[in-house]
Amino acid sequence: MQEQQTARGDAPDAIRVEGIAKSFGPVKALRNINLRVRQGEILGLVGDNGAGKSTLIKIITGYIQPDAGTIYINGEPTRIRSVVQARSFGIETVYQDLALVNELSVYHNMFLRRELVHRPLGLLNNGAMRRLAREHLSNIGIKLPSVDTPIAMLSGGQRQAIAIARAVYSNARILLLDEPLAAMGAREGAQILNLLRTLRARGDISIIMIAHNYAQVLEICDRVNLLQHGEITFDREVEPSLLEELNNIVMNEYRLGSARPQA
Ligand SMILES: Nc1ncnc2c1ncn2[C@@H]1O[C@H](COP(=O)(O)OP(=O)(O)OP(=O)(O)O)[C@@H](O)[C@H]1O
Repeated sequence: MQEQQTARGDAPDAIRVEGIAKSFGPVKALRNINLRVRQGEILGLVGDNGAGKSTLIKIITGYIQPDAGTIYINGEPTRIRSVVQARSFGIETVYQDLALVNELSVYHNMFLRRELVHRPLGLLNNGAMRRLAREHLSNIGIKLPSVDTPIAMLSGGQRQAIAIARAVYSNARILLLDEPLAAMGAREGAQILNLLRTLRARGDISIIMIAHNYAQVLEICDRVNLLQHGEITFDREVEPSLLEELNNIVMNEYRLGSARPQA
């Protein structure tokens, strides 16, 4: 693991944001955010409710525009004007609702809104979608009894895995995961952590993972950024002492009465 981290330490930034700010009326949701994710790295983005995590993710995915700041993708300053444009840069997001259709099979969900069709009739090419879904899931180590199973019959962990697999299949280079381990039991959580390890081993996907559980973040992430009241106050490589440090920061904040800066 240490060796991998050293290698990533030399890796170029897949995405870097500089000076990002965003207000909603009087609320300063983000103030001068600087953040970077190296190629092949998993960055944990942690912070209390209302710290600004979702706002930052929405800016990176082109869902909303920042008031100030620049986003660099592979070193190039880039304006991300829409979700569609973000996708064209290889930015994919898996939100907590997963955006899967429960009634449809695993393979239909894998190809949702980009179904393969037989030309020239335009009929669904179920055979090809089934085969490619099976291959892709197997390549990234996701085991399911059948890709024909409706999503509704899968566990929470399996659904999360399918949503991530779907994003990766769309050629994601920068994958944003909103609480991928939320509300999961230990076994399901471990499956997702294994999937993230498999993706990291590929080296071509960079991941930003929002999470509340510090222990899980430290288990999987290479680096952690802490957002507090719209500012990144902590940017550190993962090491064993970090859990205590993060807990101390949060305890201090509570002790100080959560003195949020005024807008
Ligand atoms: N569309 C909006 N209009 C007004 N205020 C907003 C809007 N979106 C976010 N905010 C405010 O911006 C701040 C940051 O919110 P954000 O949702 O980014 O935090 P978060 O860290 O994702 O929180 P959580 O962990 O609860 O999802 C909060 O004070 C929130 O109320």
